[in-house]
Amino acid sequence: MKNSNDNFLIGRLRSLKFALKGMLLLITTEHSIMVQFFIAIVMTFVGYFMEISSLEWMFQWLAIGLVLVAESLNTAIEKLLDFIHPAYNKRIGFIKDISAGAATFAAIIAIFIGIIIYMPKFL
Ligand SMILES: Nc1ncnc2c1ncn2[C@@H]1O[C@H](COP(=O)(O)OP(=O)(O)OP(=O)(O)O)[C@@H](O)[C@H]1O
Repeated sequence: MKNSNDNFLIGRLRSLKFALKGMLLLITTEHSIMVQFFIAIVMTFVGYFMEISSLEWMFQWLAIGLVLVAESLNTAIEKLLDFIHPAYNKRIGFIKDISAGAATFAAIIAIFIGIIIYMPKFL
């Protein structure tokens, strides 16, 4: 018997499968994501060995998430632009620049969070 709840659940599970595939693609094929992912792993070890507090862990994970999400979306925008307009174009360049700028905002905020968490531990 067809159950609308089953359809909803199957649909959600299928979307999750594609989304996880997308995450794996980002981590295994995109250099900028590889670098950010490596930094996230290193910072997780650093947080563990420096015994940061629960609150500090929350901010660290938020910072890591912010950077990975921003960098991933920037990558998606770059790919989309390269697909729809491979040739040089000033407006494409502008959109790519501001997209990269968004990722840089995230990276700068993450650096500030890192400084606030770790600097007092070395003073
Ligand atoms: N089609 C284009 N037209 C105009 N300018 C472009 C174009 N493609 C890239 N640029 C310029 O080059 C910069 C880098 O673009 P690119 O797509 O290579 O991003 P990237 O961050 O270097 O890529 P990757 O993540 O692959 O290292 C853009 O921010 C933009 O200023």
